[in-house]
Amino acid sequence: MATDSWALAVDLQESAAESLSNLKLKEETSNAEPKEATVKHDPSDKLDKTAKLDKSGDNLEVKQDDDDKEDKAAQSLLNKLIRSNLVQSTHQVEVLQRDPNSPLYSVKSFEELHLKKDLLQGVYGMGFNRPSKIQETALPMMLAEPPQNLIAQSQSGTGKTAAFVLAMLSRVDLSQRHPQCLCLSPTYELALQTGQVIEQMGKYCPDIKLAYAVRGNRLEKGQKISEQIVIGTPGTVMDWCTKLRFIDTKKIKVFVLDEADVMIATQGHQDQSIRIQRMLPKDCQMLLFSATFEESVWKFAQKVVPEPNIIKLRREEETLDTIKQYYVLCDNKEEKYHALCNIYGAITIAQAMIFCHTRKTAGWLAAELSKEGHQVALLSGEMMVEQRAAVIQRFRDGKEKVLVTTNVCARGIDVEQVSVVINFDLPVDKDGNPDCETYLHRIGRTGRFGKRGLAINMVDSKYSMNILNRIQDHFNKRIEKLDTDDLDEIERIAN
Ligand SMILES: Nc1ncnc2c1ncn2[C@@H]1O[C@H](COP(=O)(O)OP(=O)(O)OP(=O)(O)O)[C@@H](O)[C@H]1O
Repeated sequence: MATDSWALAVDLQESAAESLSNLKLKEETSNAEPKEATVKHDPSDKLDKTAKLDKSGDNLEVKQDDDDKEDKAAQSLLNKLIRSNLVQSTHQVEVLQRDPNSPLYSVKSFEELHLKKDLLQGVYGMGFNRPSKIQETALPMMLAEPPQNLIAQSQSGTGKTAAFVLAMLSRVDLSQRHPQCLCLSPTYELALQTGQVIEQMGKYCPDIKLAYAVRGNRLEKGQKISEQIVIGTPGTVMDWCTKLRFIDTKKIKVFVLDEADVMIATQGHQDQSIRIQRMLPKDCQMLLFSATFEESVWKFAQKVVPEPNIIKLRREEETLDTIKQYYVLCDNKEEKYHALCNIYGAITIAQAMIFCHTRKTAGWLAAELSKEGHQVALLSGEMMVEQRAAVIQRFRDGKEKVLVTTNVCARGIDVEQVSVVINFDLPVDKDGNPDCETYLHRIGRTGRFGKRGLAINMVDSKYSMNILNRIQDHFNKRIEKLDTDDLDEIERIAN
């Protein structure tokens, strides 16, 4: 076995090269300030929706912040683009009421919410038959009179956006032609996505209008906005509220802060959100949503949402119980490839995902597999989020049978039909330690689906053997050795 880790070395080189090219990109971006594209209100079909994520910010923040935010924001956008339906949950919602003595309502149908007819039509028009788990409790709380504040956390895809969009739409007073609901999103792309949901759900409410406070949408100075709902990114919203005075903040009745965990990854956005919140009237309803709830999100949430009700829905846990795990000993990447071919030669694999540590390896492996006649899809870091979504969709549709990917690209992807996961490189964190969380995420299944799976780990050095052992110890689940030159043995593991 080789004693050093080529993957780590390549990765270090790659990340160094990447940060240089990123710096260049940032420079280019800042020099090339937009030349005042004048786009008015309904920009949904006029703004450039394919803009790359890293040009999204209102301000250019510290690079570290941007990378982190970009990663989270990209992941969130990818999730939205590839999601085909609601993520169901087997858990109960946990509710912490501001006033524990007030009754807690939960609804099983949208009718029970007594929505306006046009709005109910919009909800059904989207194909929603009944409220999702989080909506059952969150909607009556958000629609209650007098309005109540809410902090809600549940994993992506559980129906948070649809819930607050419904709350905003139902609170609009049509006799008033000024902004009444203000929603902050962390990035331009995410704001557009949520804007689309508002437009879709409000389809049968023609008098409700929506304005996008995002870069590129520049209005005449001194103008007041007549749209009742404004969605935007913190920097532009801040400008619209202060410098440009397009929005009278004292007239805002509902304030929504979406994707708080993504938002706070950028210090600037956090500060701007707090400053915007401070300009709102005391009786404005404040709503905050987040997919995760670490300490930093919680601290931020408490700053922007006074006296909140709190709703949490635990995420479905991933488990290794239904997974058979193996490792294969090799000397180098060519041998790993050879082992992979043997596995393919011995068993029928409906669909597989193969994880590599670096883009370079992923590209090389995809090319080699294609040469062998496999239908291969490649997810790579330089792809735009929309392109990644398209690749994942094709794979889901079964157009390709193998998906080769680096870790960053594949985070959050849930491809149920994948029967085999191959760690061509084991997951390690920045310091070269085993990344057990990622390992679980790559090969773990939610208990609910319960499908059996096969995970094969390629080990090519003492270093990676050590990583494997530590992963094994961490989960206290044995990873068996597999001899890929013994075809009978490979056949046996597939049964
Ligand atoms: N009550 C419902 N019935 C059926 N589908 C729903 C319902 N509510 C939402 N959906 C759909 O489920 C998907 C996820 O919903 P939504 O985007 O609101 O979740 P989310 O928790 O906000 O996710 P994210 O954190 O990624 O924004 C969407 O495709 C949405 O149209």
